[in-house]
Amino acid sequence: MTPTLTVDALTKRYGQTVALDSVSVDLVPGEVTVLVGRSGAGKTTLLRCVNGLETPDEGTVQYDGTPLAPPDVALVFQGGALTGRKTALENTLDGGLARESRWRELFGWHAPAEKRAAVTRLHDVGLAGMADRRVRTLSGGERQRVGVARALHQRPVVLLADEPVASLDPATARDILALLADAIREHDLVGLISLHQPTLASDIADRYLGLTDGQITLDTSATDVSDDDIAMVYE
Ligand SMILES: Nc1ncnc2c1ncn2[C@@H]1O[C@H](COP(=O)(O)OP(=O)(O)OP(=O)(O)O)[C@@H](O)[C@H]1O
Repeated sequence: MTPTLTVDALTKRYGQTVALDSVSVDLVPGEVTVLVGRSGAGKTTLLRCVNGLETPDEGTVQYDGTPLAPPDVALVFQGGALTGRKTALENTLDGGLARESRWRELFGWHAPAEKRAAVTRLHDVGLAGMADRRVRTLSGGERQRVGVARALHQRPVVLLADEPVASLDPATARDILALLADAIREHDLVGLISLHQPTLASDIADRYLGLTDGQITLDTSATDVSDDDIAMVYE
């Protein structure tokens, strides 16, 4: 049977604010789901609850019937959240730290096979020959490519992205989204990408999930969704 990421009755409150209100959804590997919704609808909170950065007040997140371990979920942020003084290779290697032995993690030493794998990942995201470049010297698009390489080097089963292209020009944004979508399909990951610009979503989405005031108000395959369906989420 296909493993499923099961989000079940997830509720998250911040004081009087109900950021997520009993959200339930099943996501399957290899499918790109685009999460849309107005500012404050709960998109980031949902992603943070799935990757364990937030603890929900109620509800559960399980993959194939069991809770996820931290390395199983990778999150790509806007701007990449990388370490600027480190090289592209070092940032990529950081993605795999949780899967290396404890002393290696402590000292930041990496097994040769890990280094080879990280170089391959940089190659795969279009950064061949740039492994030794410090991230602060890279363009926004290149940084986000490193962010994707690092996320993949974590060997996740779930790949989340929170507004991954918000600060990029439209052409670069399309390239980065295509990279994420290809990675989700090629590595058979559960993929959930929140986007402010739904117009960018149509190239990559297999499915649309819409949040309004912490509740799911849209859950439709890309083949069936209409512009009106998406506009409704933003009303
Ligand atoms: N740490 C926090 N403390 C208090 N309130 C919070 C916190 N994080 C989120 N919220 C509130 O929860 C609600 C959902 O926020 P969230 O960031 O998930 O929305 P979003 O859809 O990601 O918005 P945006 O598109 O602007 O990033 C908002 O009302 C927000 O103010």
